[in-house]
Amino acid sequence: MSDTECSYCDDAGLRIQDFDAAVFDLDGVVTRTARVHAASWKRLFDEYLGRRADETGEPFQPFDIDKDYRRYVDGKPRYDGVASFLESRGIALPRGDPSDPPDQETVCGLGNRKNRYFRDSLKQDGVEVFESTVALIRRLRDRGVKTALVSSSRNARAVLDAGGLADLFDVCIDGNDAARLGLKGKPRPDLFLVAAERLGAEPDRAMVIEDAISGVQAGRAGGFALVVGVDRSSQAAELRRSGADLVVSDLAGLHIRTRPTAPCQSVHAVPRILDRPGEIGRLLDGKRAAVFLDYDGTLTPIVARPDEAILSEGTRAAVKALARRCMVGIISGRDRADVERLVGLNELVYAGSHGFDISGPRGLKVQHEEGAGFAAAVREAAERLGKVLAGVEGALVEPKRFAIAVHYRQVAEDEVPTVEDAVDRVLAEFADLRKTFGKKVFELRPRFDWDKGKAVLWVLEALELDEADVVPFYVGDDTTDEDAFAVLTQRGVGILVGCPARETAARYVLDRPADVQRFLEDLTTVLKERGHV
Ligand SMILES: O=P(O)(O)OC[C@H]1O[C@H](O[C@H]2O[C@H](CO)[C@@H](O)[C@H](O)[C@H]2O)[C@H](O)[C@@H](O)[C@@H]1O
Repeated sequence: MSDTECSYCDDAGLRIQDFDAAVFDLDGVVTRTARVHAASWKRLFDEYLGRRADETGEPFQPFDIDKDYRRYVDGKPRYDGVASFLESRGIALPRGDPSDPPDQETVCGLGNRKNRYFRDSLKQDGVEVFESTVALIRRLRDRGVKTALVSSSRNARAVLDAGGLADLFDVCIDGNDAARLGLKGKPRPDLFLVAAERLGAEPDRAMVIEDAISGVQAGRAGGFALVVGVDRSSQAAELRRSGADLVVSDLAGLHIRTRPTAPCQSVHAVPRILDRPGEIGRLLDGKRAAVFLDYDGTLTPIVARPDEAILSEGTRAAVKALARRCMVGIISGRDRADVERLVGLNELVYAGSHGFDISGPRGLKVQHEEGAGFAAAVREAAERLGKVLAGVEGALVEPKRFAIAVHYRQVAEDEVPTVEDAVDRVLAEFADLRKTFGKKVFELRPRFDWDKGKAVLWVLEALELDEADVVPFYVGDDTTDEDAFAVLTQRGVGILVGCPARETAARYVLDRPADVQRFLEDLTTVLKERGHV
């Protein structure tokens, strides 16, 4: 893959307008009920096996949650789970009938006793909820996406009530519905399809969120537009193999763009501004300019390590000359102090951490810290990442005030998934942060609706450049720069550097950072000719 390509679309490219509905599995996605189930099974079988050992003199071998729960019981209908585990211990009991009382020594009787223990524990201890999932469901609902809960469990409604979650879903399909309607369980897609139908959504406009292999298979088999696998137990590869389009270790890691996106076109259809003599003058049309520049990949070529991205004297001189004629702002993913030092021109406005941290020269009175409330989470997450990635050769953690970059440019290709897994694990601990992607870099940024585009608009307003006689230019190369191109489609000029294989909202391209310097010089000449000082 070349440096100008990006294997990921920022935020995985998910757009809210592509979905009418989202269907969530319960256990392991919305609630951590597996633990309550596992503890109830253990209580049932340890009691039963203990009594059997006393009666028969056989050695007592307790129920092992790690081994027995996963292998014989997890995900299966209740009575099948009992039968499967008993068979593994060579115990044969009559099946009995679902109406058997909980003290009857039949498969159904034991299953009913486990259910009593489960319900008791729900009442007594409540249920543990994944707050990041709840936050995602609320965000989706706020934006008009309908939500359904699908579970094979007959206890699903009791679990929702215990967690105070019932009003998060328009529709709930549980084990009782499945039995009543004769629906086949996962991996067959029946439950999901009925849920989508009841929400009035076509599967190709709906997403499925699942943590179980069989659930992911069901989502895929149902033809859903997106199947998200939630990896709670180190089975990311298997979830992907089973059909998950995306795997996250926690739904805090799933970001769905909620803004309408600007009209985009393939980068190959976008003209080179330098190929059009006189274009800059025509764009200005007698107006003033305000120029925003990204740093890495725009003012400097992409290099092996961030500390090697040194601004050339030629480009610095071009930026300096332009700043005498109009406002120039540097809008970077880097830490603000870092990019200020690298550019080294006091007269500019600087926005660091992707626009979360903005400051300008005293005379310009620009100071804005949109990310301030997230500083502690960012600091802690950076420390954790430093520790968990210490052993991965080439991985580089770059802490910033309001974001963290984890670089894998120097990491062996087969070790990159290890880096991403570590990032996902740390991310799962910080509900306030979200993951984004750039050129061979994963970034953790505040989970807050702010980006380079919003930073550009904020600076224009703060400097009273938000006027009809000002043409804002934005020059950038990365996916995070698309937010700035998007806000300028109607009122300014976005210029993309390089030819990444993606769609862009930019109006022009420049092939490389050297062309950026030429563009800045040409723009300065036009402003000078027109007497802008
Ligand atoms: O918004 P930018 O100014 O373009 O910053 C984006 C990220 O740039 C830096 O990383 C990138 O450039 C490095 C040096 O060329 C390269 O080694 C790395 O692979 C690129 O991702 C910077 O280190 C990050 O903090 C910025 O977020």
